[in-house]
Amino acid sequence: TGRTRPERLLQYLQKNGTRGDANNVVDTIDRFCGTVEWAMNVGGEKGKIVDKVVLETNPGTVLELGTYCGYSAVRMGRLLAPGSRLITLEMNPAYAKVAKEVIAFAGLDKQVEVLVGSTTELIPQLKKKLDIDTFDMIFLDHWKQSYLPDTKLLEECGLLRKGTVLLADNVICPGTPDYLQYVRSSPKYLSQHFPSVLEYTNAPDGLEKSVYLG
Ligand SMILES: O=C(NCCCOCn1ccc2cnccc21)c1cc(-c2ccc(F)cc2)cc(O)c1O
Ligand SMILES: [Mg+2]
Repeated sequence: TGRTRPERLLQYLQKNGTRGDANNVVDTIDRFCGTVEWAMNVGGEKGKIVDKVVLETNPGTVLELGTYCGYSAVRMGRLLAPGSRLITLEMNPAYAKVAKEVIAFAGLDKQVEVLVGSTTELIPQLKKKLDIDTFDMIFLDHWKQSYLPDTKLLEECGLLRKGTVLLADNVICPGTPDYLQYVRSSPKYLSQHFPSVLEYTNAPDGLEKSVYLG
């Protein structure tokens, strides 16, 4: 009876999930999207690649662009060391409201903070707003045409440091051609492609991991 897909996803989680169990939250959302209703979470297949990159990077600070229902915030947050922080930006207030409830349901509301607003408005404010100088990892999952301008904005705002890992979703589907061209040709990045499939389908998609060289 939820009016929107995020609300139906949250209701399914509250009915079928285990409060305080982040692994169960990830699996329960994947089951909803695989059996009831598709939704644009990074999903289980690409999610396994995200897990690997997070575990290898072991970031103390993570910035996510594009929260949606909070699936990837929970997926990454569940792997962070105690004391680490994940900041996630969402411009749609209705999505942000659902995400905050999903994150709290998973028991990660201490590590994960949802900020409501656009990247162009929020990225320049992050140093002031948060007690964070630079980010160890960025997960890009918002408007595909915003990946490139927002990466340049992150550089300009001094939020990246030598070794910051940028991980971008959907670089094949829907696709982010200008971003890919930039990170693969710029001397400031070392890029690696991870082919996969679009969440809950067998359509080709992939993630791009790009290390900022400063
Ligand atoms: O569009 C997608 N995501 C973006 C949402 C809006 O984000 C807007 N947004 C969120 C914070 C934020 C901050 N500032 C500005 C805009 C900001 C997206 C789309 C698909 C997809 C693939 C195939 C299809 F047939 C249909 C859809 C898959 C994905 O995995 C995605 O991530
Ligand atoms: Mg995505």
